[in-house]
Amino acid sequence: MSIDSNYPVIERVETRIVDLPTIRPHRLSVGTMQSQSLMLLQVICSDGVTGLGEGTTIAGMAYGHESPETMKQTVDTYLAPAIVGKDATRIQALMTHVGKLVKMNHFAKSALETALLDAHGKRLGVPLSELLGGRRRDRLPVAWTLASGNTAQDIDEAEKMLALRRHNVFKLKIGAKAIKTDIQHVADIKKALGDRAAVRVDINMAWSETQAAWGIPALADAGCELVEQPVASAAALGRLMRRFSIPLMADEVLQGPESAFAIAKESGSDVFAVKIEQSGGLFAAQRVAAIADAAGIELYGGTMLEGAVSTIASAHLFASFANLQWGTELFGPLLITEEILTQPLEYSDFELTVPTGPGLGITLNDAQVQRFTRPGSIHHVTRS
Ligand SMILES: O=C(O)C[C@H]1C=CC(=O)O1
Ligand SMILES: [Mn+2]
Repeated sequence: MSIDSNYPVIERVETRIVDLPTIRPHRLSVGTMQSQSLMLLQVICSDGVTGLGEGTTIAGMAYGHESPETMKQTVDTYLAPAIVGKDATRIQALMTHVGKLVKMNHFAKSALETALLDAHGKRLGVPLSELLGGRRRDRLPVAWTLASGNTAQDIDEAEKMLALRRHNVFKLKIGAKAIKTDIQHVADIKKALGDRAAVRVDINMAWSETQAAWGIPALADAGCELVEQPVASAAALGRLMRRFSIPLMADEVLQGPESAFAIAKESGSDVFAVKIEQSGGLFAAQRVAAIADAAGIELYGGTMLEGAVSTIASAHLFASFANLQWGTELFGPLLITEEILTQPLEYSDFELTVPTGPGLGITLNDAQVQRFTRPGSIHHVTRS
């Protein structure tokens, strides 16, 4: 795979599951998250460089096709054996290779690609953003999700975030309750926060098209500025987009570049929520963004409520985007009570600072990772 016979090879891939407590239950229309489980992956290379990756989702298998357990199984059984012994510097070629062996499983592939990129950035002494074309910004606006399930508690939480100057954009998770109850919830929160904060909603596909046709204008009247994935189908999302002027954002229907192209071409969406895991990795997410730019669709940096590793991988990518009109929601590590890095991420003045060190630019606190590692979950695949 390489013209240089001295290239570093992948010696070993290690996976584990880390179970971490959250600050409160996080309620979405698809389920309630009581804790967060990260599938952490490390690639260890023959030049002594190691890289970190993470696969994370929301509420087990309630959100998508993959869980931390299936991601780990996919890496342990298929992805890791396919890459050990190979040139660690040929990341795109490696991902093409595993793409032929393993269909879909985007989250597992994203974890692997992140680790390879982290290692290569460290090897070259450059931040991961430079491997993605170079950063255009060093700080990213970060929205916070209000999802306690209680209006008064959500207002209280938003006030605290405003006072701390940590977030002034709030995404409300709705769709689990009756539409009228949800609209009232949004209206009450917007009324309490006024012009001090922006309010958006994510329905996580819970509404039918007729419910959405009623709910979307009511949300606009309540002062909501952006409506994420109100319905399941891309075609219905496109029809609703053409009917109402309030911007609609695609999330779950975006499963990588092919779906992004189909949506851009056939149905449409005002905004794409780009997620590295859902896209199938950082390069795939970059292609999703390029399709959006070409189609005049605006961009938002989404999250799967990931821990620090995948959050910072996303941050490096979003820092390189030509357009990021709606900011990001890279707050996942703040939903977790435990710090797993030696140096916490820097959130201040409503923004996250993108690290400047080589690779991801973060270091795991090994003792903390060990403390929360699920017993029996560590697995190694080593070059024979
Ligand atoms: O966008 C989603 O559906 C997933 C996620 C992002 C923020 C949050 O609270 O949940
Ligand atoms: Mn969403």
